[in-house]
Amino acid sequence: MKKVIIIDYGSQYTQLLARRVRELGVYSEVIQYDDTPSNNFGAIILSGGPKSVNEQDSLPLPKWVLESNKPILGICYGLQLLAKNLGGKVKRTEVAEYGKTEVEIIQDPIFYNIPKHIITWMSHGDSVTKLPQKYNVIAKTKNNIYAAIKFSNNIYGLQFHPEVKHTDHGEKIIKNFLFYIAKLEKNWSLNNFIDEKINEIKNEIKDKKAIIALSGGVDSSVATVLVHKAIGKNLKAVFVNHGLLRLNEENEVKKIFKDLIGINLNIVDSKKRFLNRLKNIYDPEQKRKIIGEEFIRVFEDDAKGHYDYLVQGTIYSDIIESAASGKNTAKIKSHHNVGGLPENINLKIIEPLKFLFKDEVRKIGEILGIPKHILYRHPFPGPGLAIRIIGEITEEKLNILRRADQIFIETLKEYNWYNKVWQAFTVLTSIKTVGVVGDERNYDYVLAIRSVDSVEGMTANWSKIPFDILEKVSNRITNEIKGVGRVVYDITSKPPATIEWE
Ligand SMILES: Nc1ncnc2c1ncn2[C@@H]1O[C@H](COP(=O)(O)OP(=O)(O)OP(=O)(O)O)[C@@H](O)[C@H]1O
Ligand SMILES: O=c1[nH]c(=O)c2[nH+]cn([C@@H]3O[C@H](COP(=O)(O)O)[C@@H](O)[C@H]3O)c2[nH]1
Ligand SMILES: NC(=O)CC[C@H](N)C(=O)O
Ligand SMILES: [Mg+2]
Repeated sequence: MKKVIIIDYGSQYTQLLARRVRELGVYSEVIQYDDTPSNNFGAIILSGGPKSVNEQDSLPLPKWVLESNKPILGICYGLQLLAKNLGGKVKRTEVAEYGKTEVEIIQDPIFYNIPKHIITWMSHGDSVTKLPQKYNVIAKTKNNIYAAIKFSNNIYGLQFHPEVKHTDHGEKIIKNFLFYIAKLEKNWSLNNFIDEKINEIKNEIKDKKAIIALSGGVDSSVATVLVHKAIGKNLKAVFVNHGLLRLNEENEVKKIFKDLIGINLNIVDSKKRFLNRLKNIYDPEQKRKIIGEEFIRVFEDDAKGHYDYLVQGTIYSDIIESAASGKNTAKIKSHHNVGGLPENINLKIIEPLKFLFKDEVRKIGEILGIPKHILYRHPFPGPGLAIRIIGEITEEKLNILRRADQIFIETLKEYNWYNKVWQAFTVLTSIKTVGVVGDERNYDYVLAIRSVDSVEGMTANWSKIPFDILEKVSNRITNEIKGVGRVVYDITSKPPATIEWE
């Protein structure tokens, strides 16, 4: 089965590209320009990127790309890179084009069945200004900028972004490239993915043993069932209680695990070890790094030389935000299982879901027959309550937050709102404010409630929860929990905020 290799030059849209290709039935994987591609690929797509191809430290076109003789589609920076490498010139032109831009198309197989005038989404300051005669300009903008260039029968570049929904017929253009130019077969689905992954894992682990880091969350539950299908009893699940869990989490996980498969589950009590290391730590990135490292050390201790592999439920959004997706992608925060990992690790890490988004992972879970109550749990971050307590973590604050979280979630369920939102939780700020209770002055913490709607966690909007539910949550929290004097609702989307506060 031929896949598409996408080389990531740091575009905001690289992940979207990967998805669009998969949605069209062709498997795609994102790699970095200095990675070695696996052999079985049928086409290459070069993503956009923030740099100019003329900058000294801009990311280059690896030699194997043109040498492979495979069909290539360059997008924005990708187009400019192709032009530069094939004898053309790229310049910072007077006109920059951002946003909706009309493009006039000249007939070509890549534009099969596409109208002559379309609106495209542009985001560029540089443009291709000169080309050797043999290359055809197959689309132009009103500003006379080259919007599409045909370098050969199977090498194309687009200045606009076909992967974003704002480009008319964008999906059709990608489809034409995949099926008419690259002549790939539509043969990928999540079903194939499961079979392929199971084979891949079998071949890699063979008769060795693996630990799966099971949190009871969606991703690791799906990874557990998948890897169990591949290596059966050679898989052991390990759940870490780091003391940063929600109320009753350990019991919930035991229940979930029972519903999953009957393999060994080892619950490791590591509360002391995590909480000791987090004493006096205020900085969010430092918290994340400490937690990432401690997790690995716990798994290594548990493996004690009997296990060679560690399976994690890492998904694509964890990688993007940790800036591990590309050298030119900005780091937002270190997810404990990616950017927060220590340098030296004694276990080989396997991440079967790392190229997928949450909604794709849920679909795989459904195919694998995992019960809905597991698949549709709200995500819960590995670092747990540590990144929901702003500033130093103390037992007192953990207790407050646990109870507040419980009240919020319980109320959402009571009003049938739990499944209407993507993720909901509470955050304990370290700010205290003045209140009045029973005619007395009160000076207690501000607690925030946060609930968001999202598809894959990369962007999110705050949930429009009815006021009477919010009122009930606020009343219960201030009445039932000593230490909270005020409740606020977070009405910020992502971007500019992130979902978690740290
Ligand atoms: N308490 C834990 N014990 C063991 N492994 C954990 C724990 N928390 C997180 N992990 C590991 O870290 C990975 C990433 O955590 P993350 O929260 O993103 O995924 P998840 O918990 O599987 O799913 P969800 O996003 O739905 O919470 C998990 O898939 C799991 O492998
Ligand atoms: O396992 C995890 N380890 C982490 O370090 C981590 N940080 C954020 N998250 C979860 O990722 C999603 C996006 O969150 P942010 O908008 O806060 O980055 C949300 O669902 C967050 O709960 C994490 N999950
Ligand atoms: N979106 C892009 O790939 C932009 C490419 C390049 N940085 C430009 O401004 O033209
Ligand atoms: Mg989780």
